[in-house]
Amino acid sequence: MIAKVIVDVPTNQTNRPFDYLIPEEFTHVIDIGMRVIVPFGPRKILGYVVGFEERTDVEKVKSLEEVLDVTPVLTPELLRLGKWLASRTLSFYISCLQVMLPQVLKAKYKKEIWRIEEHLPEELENLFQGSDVLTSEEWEASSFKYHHLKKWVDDGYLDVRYEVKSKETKRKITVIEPGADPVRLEELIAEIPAQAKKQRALIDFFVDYPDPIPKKDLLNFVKTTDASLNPLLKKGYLQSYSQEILRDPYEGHTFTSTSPPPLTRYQQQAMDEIVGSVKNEKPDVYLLHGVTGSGKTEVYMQSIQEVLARGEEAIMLVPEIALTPQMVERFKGRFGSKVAVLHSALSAGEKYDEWRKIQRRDVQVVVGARSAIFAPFRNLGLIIIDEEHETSYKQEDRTRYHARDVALKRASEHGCPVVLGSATPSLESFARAQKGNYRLLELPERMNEQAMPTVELVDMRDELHEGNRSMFSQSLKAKLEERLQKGEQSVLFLNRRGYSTFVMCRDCGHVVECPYCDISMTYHRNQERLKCHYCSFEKPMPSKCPECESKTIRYFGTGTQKVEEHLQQLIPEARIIRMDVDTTRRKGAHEKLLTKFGNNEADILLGTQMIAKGLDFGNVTLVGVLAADSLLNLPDFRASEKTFQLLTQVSGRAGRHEKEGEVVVQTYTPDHYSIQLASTYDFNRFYEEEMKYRKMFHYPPFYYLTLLTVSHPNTFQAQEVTRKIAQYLKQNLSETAEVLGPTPSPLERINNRYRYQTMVKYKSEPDQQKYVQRIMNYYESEMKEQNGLQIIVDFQPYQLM
Ligand SMILES: Nc1ncnc2c1ncn2[C@@H]1O[C@H](COP(=O)(O)OP(=O)(O)OP(=O)(O)O)[C@@H](O)[C@H]1O
Ligand SMILES: [Zn+2]
Ligand SMILES: [Zn+2]
Repeated sequence: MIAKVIVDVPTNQTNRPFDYLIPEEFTHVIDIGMRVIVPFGPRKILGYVVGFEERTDVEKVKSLEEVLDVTPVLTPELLRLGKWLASRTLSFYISCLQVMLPQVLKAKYKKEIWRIEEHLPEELENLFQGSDVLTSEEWEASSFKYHHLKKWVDDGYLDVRYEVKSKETKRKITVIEPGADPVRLEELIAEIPAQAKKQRALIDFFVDYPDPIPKKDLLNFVKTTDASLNPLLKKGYLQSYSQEILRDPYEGHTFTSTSPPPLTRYQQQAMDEIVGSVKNEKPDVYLLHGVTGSGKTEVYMQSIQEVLARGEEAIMLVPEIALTPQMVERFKGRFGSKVAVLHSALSAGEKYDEWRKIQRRDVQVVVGARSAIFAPFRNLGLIIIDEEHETSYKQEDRTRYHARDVALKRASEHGCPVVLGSATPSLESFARAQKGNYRLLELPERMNEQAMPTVELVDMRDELHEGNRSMFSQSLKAKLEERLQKGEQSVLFLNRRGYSTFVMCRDCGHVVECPYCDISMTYHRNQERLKCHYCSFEKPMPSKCPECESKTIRYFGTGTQKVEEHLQQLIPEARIIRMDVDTTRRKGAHEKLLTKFGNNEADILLGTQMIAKGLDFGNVTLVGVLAADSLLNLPDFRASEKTFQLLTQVSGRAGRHEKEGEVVVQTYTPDHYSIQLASTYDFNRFYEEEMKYRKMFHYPPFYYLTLLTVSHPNTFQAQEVTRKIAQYLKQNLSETAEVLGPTPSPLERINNRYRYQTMVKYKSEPDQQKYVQRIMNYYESEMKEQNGLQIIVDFQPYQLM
């Protein structure tokens, strides 16, 4: 019997299964979807079993070394999904399998330097000191370099071997229980000398509670130590074993359990449709369009409950940024231990444990960010994507998949429905709903018949003319003070992009840019340093202008920290909580700040994108948006759509319960349609307006896009390769496809690599994948060179930089 194995070597030549003999000892345990260690050239590497085959000509076939898993880590469905993903994104099969698994399951390699000759040259012998093997760390610590190593390997003294080290870590605890001997515990006690009180107490404990108990708890309870316990274990009166436990990231946390409230008429209609959907090969896709605060989350939860009652499982995706403690609270409160939570704030070990709960069927629901779409459930009854318009559902590096596409694929495998929910659906999804491909479900009203908050647009140019140079308009200031008096709360939102701090010379206007990237460097006040956010280059803040030597070089723009200072000066009595990357870096900080705000220990919550979504606080009656247009100026055809979505989301944080809400939007372009229409919550008009523009300029959803980005240290090379690629595509694609470029990318240089791009706009190009693959194959050897050519293909791109 032969195992077909996909090996962890992402290249074109190795993008197929390799054959390995299965040693006798593994024949009964090995299964499809398990990880194995296989010899590959000089190395031992990780692979995934994707099939078995009878073969007779096996003389030259190597045996696999080891089977790593007891239960498969990938289900047959996920293996098929990986294959599909590989062809859609033009990625290697191995990369697509790896993307579905938690980090800890992907092997880490240990490099070792082995002696293969008994007598080594003296200098080497000094290093090895009689041993046979050195770790790569020991080697690096020596004075020898790579070329020495290479020479000694060529001369036959040394060999370099890779040992695979599984990173998988399980947490184990020791559990104690009464011994196997069926003697009554009371009789055992009698045998223990009376002065050994603690030993007696330990046995006595089990008289009342004969169940196994963690050792730590037992010792704690009896108030004793190993010294008393060990003799009992030795005699066999008690016995111990170790048990794997899954870390619970929410350990020590109590969630108030909630029961489902009766649904409103609209909610009920939506839910009836969703759970009434019949198993179907072509899955029913619902677009749940509900204004902010209309109770979408409640519809999700009750639909999931229904699905669980049928013995099926559910995946609920939320954007990372919306996976706030509040959201977790709601799901844990409703589903308790039936739910696993997956998001980036968990440690690798915690993520692995949450994933294992899914794999072991300990849970039936997962709430998580993008990659939770790969949860290894076997009987999916529902997939929900909340805030479906969020571009973070598209993975932007390596395997460029969109979670929505994966959801539809998995749904068709399981025959279950998909719900896409949003207050501001993406144009792509809304267009599909208009065409009837998706079914549109609407929640047009807020809970409690609460009106949408009124929006005031403040033209910041007028403020300037009136002599107000502050970043807070008169109106916003007055309204903030009013809230303070009434004991109500406010949320202030600033878009991070618009508020980066750059350094400029006041005399000559010189802006300090990264020497390797075409981007201004960001000032970090705490360390008095400048950093490049693209390549991480950093340097000290200059004391004079590198151009004109003037000393008036200073930082401009506004960080959240600076806004906070201004605000504090403006309203000294305000209690402010600032939420940005700096204040939420530490684990649990995010949650602490929100709890504090929820307990009314602050008047104003000031923050970036991370406060725009999901927050549901009844006492928030004012939302302020400091610079609404900062997104509009991005070189992105979705700029208007993103602005509309963000403004709607942020505004939606006000007046969600009984108290009425109000919104102040500060802008320099109050007449822009996306700002105007967001201020009246007119999604349908926005959709119409934006669709005209998309149609005119041949953008999605009227056309599909493919973006090829070429980068090279040499600008001419980058341009030339892009030109050839564009030409090749023009010759081969159909006449209706438009091939644009080569043009320099919006970010022309990153990390000293020059970047050019070509964009394809098309309606239908069934062979496109094939042509792009040919391009990649053609340039493969050039792309292998260190610091050489790089080509990135992005089908349906969301980041155009
Ligand atoms: N049927 C119901 N009965 C009573 N309260 C409800 C009901 N449905 C939802 N709510 C409450 O109304 C508020 C808003 O609901 P929810 O957060 O589900 O809306 P949403 O549409 O998901 O909001 P957003 O998209 O703005 O985050 C919440 O406090 C929620 O607990
Ligand atoms: Zn200058
Ligand atoms: Zn840089």
